[in-house]
Amino acid sequence: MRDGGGSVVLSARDLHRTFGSGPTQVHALAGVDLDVPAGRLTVVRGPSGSGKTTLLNLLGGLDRPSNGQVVLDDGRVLSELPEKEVLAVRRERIGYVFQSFGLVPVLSAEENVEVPLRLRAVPAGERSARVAEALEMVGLARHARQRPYELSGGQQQRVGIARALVGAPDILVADEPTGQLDSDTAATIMDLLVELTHARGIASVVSTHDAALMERADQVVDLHDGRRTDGRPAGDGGRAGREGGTIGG
Ligand SMILES: Nc1ncnc2c1ncn2[C@@H]1O[C@H](COP(=O)(O)OP(=O)(O)OP(=O)(O)O)[C@@H](O)[C@H]1O
Repeated sequence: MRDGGGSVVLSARDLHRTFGSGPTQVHALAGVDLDVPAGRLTVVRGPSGSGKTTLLNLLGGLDRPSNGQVVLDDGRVLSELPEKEVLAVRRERIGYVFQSFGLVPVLSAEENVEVPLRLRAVPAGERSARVAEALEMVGLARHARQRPYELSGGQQQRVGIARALVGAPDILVADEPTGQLDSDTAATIMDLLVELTHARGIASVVSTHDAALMERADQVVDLHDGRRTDGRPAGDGGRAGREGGTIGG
């Protein structure tokens, strides 16, 4: 069984990320500390350009910091591992959900969900069972054969979530997963993410602009100009949260 009790799975330590050099240099992150606990939904919010995507890319091993570290619960420093090891961690431990869904248009829902399992060379029989289970989990079992253009935006994002979770990752990184959805559909997708995060003990980190989605978070991180402004000291094990300072779930 997974640890659903809030132990820290991923930590950011004094993360800095600068882009460019000289007068055009941008400090996208300027010293961010963050603990991402198992079985909890951490929401990163902040205005456009505050560094949300930069932070999520670093946490998900898609980019490397200029300074500071991303540390895994097994003690390895993700941000300093050789590329091959980073790829292995990404494949085995991390699921990704994207704002624009990122589905392959010529593939059906089930074929899209199958992609990460093919990359891991999972045998065909096991693949189809796991794909069916993942589509069932997001309520799309009846739509398995449909292509993305035959699905609504909310359904496409459900396929995106099924694809992210089909490999049973223990970390989920979702950058503005509801950014292209109307507010009712966005709320349903956030509910699904919260439910799966809690039920499966996943350490989830989600960015959003949408204030209405904050109430679903177990921990809210405010970013402004690449710094945290939620007044939380580093290294408290993710216990601090939204206004009340508690973590739910
Ligand atoms: N590859 C890059 N090259 C140069 N500057 C970059 C790059 N990526 C991000 N930036 C800059 O870093 C800052 C933070 O960008 P980031 O995309 O992380 O913000 P964000 O909070 O995700 O914004 P949004 O809500 O608009 O997606 C911005 O000033 C952005 O222009």
